[in-house]
Amino acid sequence: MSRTPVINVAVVGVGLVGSEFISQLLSIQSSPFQLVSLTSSSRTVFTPSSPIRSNDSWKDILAKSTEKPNFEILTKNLSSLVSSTSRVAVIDNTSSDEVAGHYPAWLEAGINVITPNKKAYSGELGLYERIIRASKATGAKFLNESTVGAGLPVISTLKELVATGDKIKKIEGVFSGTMSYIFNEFSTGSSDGPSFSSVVKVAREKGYTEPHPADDLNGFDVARKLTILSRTVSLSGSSVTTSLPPLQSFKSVQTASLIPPPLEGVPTGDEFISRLPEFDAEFDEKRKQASKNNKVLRFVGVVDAEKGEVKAALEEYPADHPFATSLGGSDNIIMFHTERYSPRPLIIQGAGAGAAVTAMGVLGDLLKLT
Ligand SMILES: NC(=O)C1=CN([C@@H]2O[C@H](COP(=O)(O)OP(=O)(O)OC[C@H]3O[C@@H](n4cnc5c(N)ncnc54)[C@H](OP(=O)(O)O)[C@@H]3O)[C@@H](O)[C@H]2O)C=CC1
Ligand SMILES: N[C@@H](CC=O)C(=O)O
Ligand code: NA
Repeated sequence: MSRTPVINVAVVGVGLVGSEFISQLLSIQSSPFQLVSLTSSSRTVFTPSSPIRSNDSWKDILAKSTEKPNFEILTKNLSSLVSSTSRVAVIDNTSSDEVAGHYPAWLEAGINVITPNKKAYSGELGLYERIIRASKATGAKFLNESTVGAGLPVISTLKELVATGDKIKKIEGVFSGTMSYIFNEFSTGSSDGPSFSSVVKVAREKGYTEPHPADDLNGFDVARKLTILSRTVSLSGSSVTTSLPPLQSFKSVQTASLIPPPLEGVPTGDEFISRLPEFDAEFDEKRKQASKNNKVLRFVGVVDAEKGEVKAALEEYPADHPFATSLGGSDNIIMFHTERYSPRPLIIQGAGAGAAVTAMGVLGDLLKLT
């Protein structure tokens, strides 16, 4: 009788999402997964002979390790576990470019890569192409559902639309949990309300923002998500034609930043948050102007496959538009306008940031390996 292969899991990055992922992973009953390695930015453990089973002990185990992270050694160690009865998945829960740079090597070694980290899929096109080539060569999977809309089924839906021959016309929506929360709270249609900086501070405390909130407010996080969606269409290998160019990187997206120029390049998130109140009056003025037009402010992204255009900007929407009426908290809303879903789009909506929903999307990808 053939045995179900064990899937050895190595977690890199044990912050907000990483810790929650471990907790969800270790709660699975009769699990096919073995947690064999943990890596933080300062320590690592590799323990295949005694996999980590308890949510109470992993922090201690990692804290007691004297091993420093070394991705070449980790790759060798994990490669040694790949066999016909044992598979391996690296879960990258960092936002690190360095870690993302290792995906091709992992995939070439037959190691599956699962991540909410947007860096590899929205960075230089060359890295993305190496990832696709390596995955095709070995059959190891790269899965990235939580890179767009956190746990919402955005990437899987788009892949299925494309794979079944639908033609994507336009994808538009609110793609940032942070921006959604900020403008749902800040711009309700009224001409006044809480200060912009106070709302950003709370978004950070709720765990919606990137490690540095400027990475959300400069629009780059949305630009990265739009790049991932655009590439999922343009590089899918589908026979359905699209005018979308394969974007060279997220920097090719037309993006309107919300960072006040004097705060460009502020090195830490803490300093950024402490200086943001200096610019509250400017944001207050934008809110007043929108309210005068009976509109609200929303930060939206568009991938227009017919015009070949990808852009992200703060826009005014009428107070009765779905972007104004149906969003709350960190909700994302994503509308797919396709040949089949026309004239009414396919709409996906729900929490688009936060540890629990993001980790769920990551674990959902891992379960796809079984
Ligand atoms: N939070 C959310 O709602 C969502 C997050 N994501 C993505 O999930 C990822 C994680 O986000 P989140 O958990 O919120 O961020 P955190 O900052 O809480 O966690 C990131 C962790 O990665 C660690 N890290 C950084 N570099 C390395 C490295 N080279 N090796 C090992 N560990 C490293 C950091 O360690 P240290 O602190 O020691 O530097 C930190 O603990 C990001 O890519 C983010 O974009 C996606 C969707 C939603
Ligand atoms: N900072 C991001 C987190 C998810 O990608 C967001 O706010 O959407
Ligand atoms: Na998703």
